[in-house]
Amino acid sequence: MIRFEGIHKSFSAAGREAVALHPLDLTIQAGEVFGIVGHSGAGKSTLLRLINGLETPSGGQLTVDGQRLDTLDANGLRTLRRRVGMIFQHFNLLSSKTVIDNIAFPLRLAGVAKARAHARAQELLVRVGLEAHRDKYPAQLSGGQKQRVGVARALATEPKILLCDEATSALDPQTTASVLQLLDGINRELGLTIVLITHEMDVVRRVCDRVAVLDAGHLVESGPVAEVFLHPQHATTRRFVAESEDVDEAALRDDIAHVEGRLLKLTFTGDATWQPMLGRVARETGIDYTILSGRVDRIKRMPYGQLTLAITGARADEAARHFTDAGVHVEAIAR
Ligand SMILES: Nc1ncnc2c1ncn2[C@@H]1O[C@H](COP(=O)(O)OP(=O)(O)OP(=O)(O)O)[C@@H](O)[C@H]1O
Repeated sequence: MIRFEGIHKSFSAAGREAVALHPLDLTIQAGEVFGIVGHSGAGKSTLLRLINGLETPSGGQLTVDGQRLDTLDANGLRTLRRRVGMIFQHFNLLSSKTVIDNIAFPLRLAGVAKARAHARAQELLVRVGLEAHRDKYPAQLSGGQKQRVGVARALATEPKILLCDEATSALDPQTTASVLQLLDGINRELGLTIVLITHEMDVVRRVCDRVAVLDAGHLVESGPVAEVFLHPQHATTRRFVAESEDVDEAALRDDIAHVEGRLLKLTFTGDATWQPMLGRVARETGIDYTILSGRVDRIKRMPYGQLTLAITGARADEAARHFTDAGVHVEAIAR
């Protein structure tokens, strides 16, 4: 659906050239939820804004829905933008218009008659669960409700792609969860391709299929979320994952320095997450174990578990093999 080939972008500010994105290649498939994670200034917004032509690349080729963007004239660009909806961190609603008029606005701009635009807006209002707020103004809504209006407005022109610019960063955790659920439902029911930028790995974990990590304008890692999240390769990715898991790395290092035995990090995915494996392996091999850290959670809909264990006993090697044979990813931690 979206293909970046050698795309790069520089800005000149105060007579100096600043590189926002170094040359990168990236393909986003139709129907997937794709996350782009990075710290402030990493180039996320620039990348997103290239997709709907709000920014022009300094070089490389960008193809969206089969069309090379550099071949589009103003008219072509307008048509493209109707196929690419966008939602924003601060919602960007029109404060002087009611909810229904905000949602109908892109259709009115595209020349759709009022009655038809309102009928479509009404359908969208139902989809995002805001029927009761139809005639309110944005100032009368909560943050989560405003973002739902933003989503409905973005869907008004029946886009194929939805760009989400830090769409949940201004929301509390519970509201974030409900907006992510809404996006997940839209992706599944409408088959819409969603590209989401965020500085929170947790948002990626909950809703994305694949992810790319940006660091100072470089694409440093990309792949399926389960792979990148559970086995991060780049230091920046590892930091994002640790932040999202709320791991106190210093405390863990301290525990690791003091505890006896062999240290293993076990990663269970899918059904293995629910097997009573620790007890079984301990009984069969006579090992003892101490759990130094652990969590069970989900990556989108896939359950996973991660445990850091200190194992003591003569048959620790055999125990590690038992875990591997059962499909558990085993990583030895050096100290
Ligand atoms: N219009 C512009 N003119 C000059 N420099 C720009 C412009 N837009 C972005 N930049 C620079 O490009 C770099 C990447 O910015 P960008 O907004 O894409 O990062 P970001 O990852 O989205 O950050 P944030 O999370 O803070 O929004 C930054 O160094 C920024 O200062």
